[in-house]
Amino acid sequence: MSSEVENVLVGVIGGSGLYHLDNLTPVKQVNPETPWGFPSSPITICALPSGTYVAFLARHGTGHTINPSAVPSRANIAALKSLGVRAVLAFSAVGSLREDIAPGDFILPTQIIDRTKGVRPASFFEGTSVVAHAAFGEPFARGLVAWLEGRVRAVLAEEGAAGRRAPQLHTEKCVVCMEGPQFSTRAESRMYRAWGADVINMSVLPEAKLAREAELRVPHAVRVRLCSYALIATSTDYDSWREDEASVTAADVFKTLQENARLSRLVAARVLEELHGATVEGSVLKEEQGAMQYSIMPRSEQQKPEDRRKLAYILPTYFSE
Ligand SMILES: CSC[C@H]1O[C@H](OP(=O)(O)O)[C@H](O)[C@@H]1O
Ligand SMILES: Nc1ncnc2[nH]cnc12
Repeated sequence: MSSEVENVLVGVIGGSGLYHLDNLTPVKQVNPETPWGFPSSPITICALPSGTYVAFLARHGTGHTINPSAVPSRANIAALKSLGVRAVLAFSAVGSLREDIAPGDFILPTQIIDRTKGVRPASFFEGTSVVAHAAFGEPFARGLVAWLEGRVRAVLAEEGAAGRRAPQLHTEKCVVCMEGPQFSTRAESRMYRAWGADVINMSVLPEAKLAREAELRVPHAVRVRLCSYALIATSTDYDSWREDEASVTAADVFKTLQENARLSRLVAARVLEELHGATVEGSVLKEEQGAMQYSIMPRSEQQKPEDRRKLAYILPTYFSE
């Protein structure tokens, strides 16, 4: 990468409706070919008003041409890491499984239930001779989620102060990730509620697992200490569990999508500068450093050199010769 765009520490993954950010100056587009192929779309490197760079990637492509099961999540995470990204803010449109989470509300989930069907490549180690079992009990970066909470709440409160409906922020929630692309049946929707899920989407996995595996570990020279991934979810609908209401359609989702995207851009604009600063300091977001250290099975003669070279793309600390 040219030195012009070095030091891109924060990456944003935009979901449905969020195909660009506001108030940022596009500097250049990059499209790194990773060992897992190309990302969903070229990544836009943008400058914040201070001149700080951030990377933006549209999960479904800029024209929303990639369905959730086909999102190249390995390439997306690997490409962001190759730019130097240490913290990923991922945005997602979700259905609500709870009465109190209204369309338009924001959610910072802390747990995930996996209802994908095994058709998405979900590990960088898949197909290699190296075995690793990443810890995933806490699927999101707790420190980053806690850091975001007050800041997102403040942005939403300003909406109320401006005379608009102030969306609520919900924390400590569980997102269930389904395969799609069809929405859930009523029975499934009720089952997810019984399981304790609060919101539903089709995108948080394997993205969150891959972010954990990629560890986004820090070059020793830089005092940045995180590989952090958090999901900022915005509710668009009540899915299909409400007995007296029609079950969700794409048209329902679209009704709220634009307004949610507007507020998501506002949140991004508000937090990115400070988040960049926090990554440089290493003050807030420490927990993922070295997360994979004890997850990779010990080196053996049977591990193929080409596999180790491939994995060095995302985990150079462990796989560089
Ligand atoms: C457009 S409705 C379903 C679609 O929307 C969400 O996408 P994203 O998470 O990228 O915002 C959901 O996960 C589905 O992929
Ligand atoms: N009801 C729903 N189910 C799955 N993904 C969604 N994204 C937005 N609404 C959704």
